[in-house]
Amino acid sequence: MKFTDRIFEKYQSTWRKNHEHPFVKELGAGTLDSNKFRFYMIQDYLYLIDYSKLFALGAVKAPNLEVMTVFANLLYYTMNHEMALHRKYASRFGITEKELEEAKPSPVSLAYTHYMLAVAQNGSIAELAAAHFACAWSYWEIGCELAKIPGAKEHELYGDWVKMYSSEEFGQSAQWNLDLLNQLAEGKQESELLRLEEIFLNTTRFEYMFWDMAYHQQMWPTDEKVQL
Ligand SMILES: Cc1ncc(CO)c(N)n1
Repeated sequence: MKFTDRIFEKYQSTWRKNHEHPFVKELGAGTLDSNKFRFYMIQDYLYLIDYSKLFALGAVKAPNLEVMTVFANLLYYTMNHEMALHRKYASRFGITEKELEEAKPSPVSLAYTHYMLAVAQNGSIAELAAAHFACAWSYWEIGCELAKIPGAKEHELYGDWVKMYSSEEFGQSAQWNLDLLNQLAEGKQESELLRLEEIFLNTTRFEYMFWDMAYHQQMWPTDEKVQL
């Protein structure tokens, strides 16, 4: 059994919670408050900067050129294609690239990216792959699910988001993530597989918290409500 089949079976209900979050539902229906989306887009840009660093670390830790190439491709794709979507949205919202890059992460963004990067720094290459798998695959599934909703891809504001995450190119990058994790998990002892499962579960939970953070535009509870 492939490692990814095993984790999907085991954590199905936590996994599906992401698809059911009101942010995702309203994004698909086109009814999402644009301020929530704007908040999300800024935080997600910051998230993707750290996510790219994870791929860079993957290239450093790669056991061979084949795996190194996959990480280099993921790094390239994220920085040049996925983040271009955010830059385009930012300009629609009147936010400059500099403002976007210099925005401050919310507590949940910070916790999520720091968790991923700590796993990437301290863990094995398989643990690193387990840390980014949920992110990529979850967006791919959500993108495809939303793309089936009539009119979702044509929505004036959210259409580009739906098109990006249901696109063939994004699907290919998600597939690289999945194949890589299965390849790196192969032949591992049960104790190591359980550690990979735990990382998958934690990042799946963080994905939910990220939607929730954006939906409630949650910054530090001790600060005044200021937003870029
Ligand atoms: C929080 C988050 N997870 C996953 C992705 C997909 O790359 C993204 N853009 N943002």
